Amino acid sequence: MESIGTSGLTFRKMHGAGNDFVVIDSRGRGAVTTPVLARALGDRHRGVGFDQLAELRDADDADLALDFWNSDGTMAGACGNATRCVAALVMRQSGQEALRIRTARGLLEARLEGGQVWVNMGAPLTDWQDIPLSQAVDPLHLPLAGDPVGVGMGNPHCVFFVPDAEAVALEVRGAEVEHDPLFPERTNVEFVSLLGPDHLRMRVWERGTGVTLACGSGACAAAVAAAQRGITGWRVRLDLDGGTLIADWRDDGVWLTGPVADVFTAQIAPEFLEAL
Ligand SMILES: N[C@H](CCC[C@H](N)C(=O)O)C(=O)O
Repeated sequence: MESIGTSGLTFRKMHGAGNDFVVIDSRGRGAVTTPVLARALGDRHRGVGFDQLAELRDADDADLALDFWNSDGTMAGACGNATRCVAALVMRQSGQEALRIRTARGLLEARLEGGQVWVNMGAPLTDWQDIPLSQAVDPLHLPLAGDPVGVGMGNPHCVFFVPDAEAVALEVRGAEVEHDPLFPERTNVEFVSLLGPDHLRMRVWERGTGVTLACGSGACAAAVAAAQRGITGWRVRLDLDGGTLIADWRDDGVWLTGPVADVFTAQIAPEFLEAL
């Protein structure tokens, strides 16, 4: 990791509804994250630990660019909660109330409204090729036990509607579905039950990470699936293990908001980086 030099690597720890992130600001220099660094920092015993690592970069056509890494060293095309956290941070630093953020999923817009940061996660991808699925099947009724819905939010999601999300063996079912051959790029897996009108309970298994306390793109996917199935309207409240998110499917995309927290800033020791 010579590009970082001998001074170590500064990072910030943030979370959105308990979905936790290492945030590295590489604006003004080159990106530093590699699969090896992501896996090493993602180790909760020997590194820092995170659900995703988010790295900020300069962008020509946006206020910033953002890359997302899972703790297994793979990249994610979208991460709603990290996008919310970073948008809140950059708004606080710069005083801006609107941002354009370049991600693998496209250009995302973030807005400060009534003290809350909202992010437009883009239009859902509902064609089987775009989710992506490995076969031409109807994403609204995937051919898997439990009749789930497939939704792309720049990353794949498989949403199961169940009578009681608490009763699901999340670690077993999540891992099985993540690796089902129907998903050529694996998938994130959500188990969702209806608590009341436009009010959902959701538990999530994330591709490349495992059980997490919340997943923003998963919340958007669940809201889209619930609206498509006629279970809810377009705007829903989702109670996750780590807090409550709101997803609002509008004409221009699925908007997401919820709590964000800035926890601490610290430095990775040079010796740790040299040993990678
Ligand atoms: N926590 C993230 C999603 C991570 C998705 C990642 N596990 C993937 O490989 O797609 C969120 O708030 O949207």
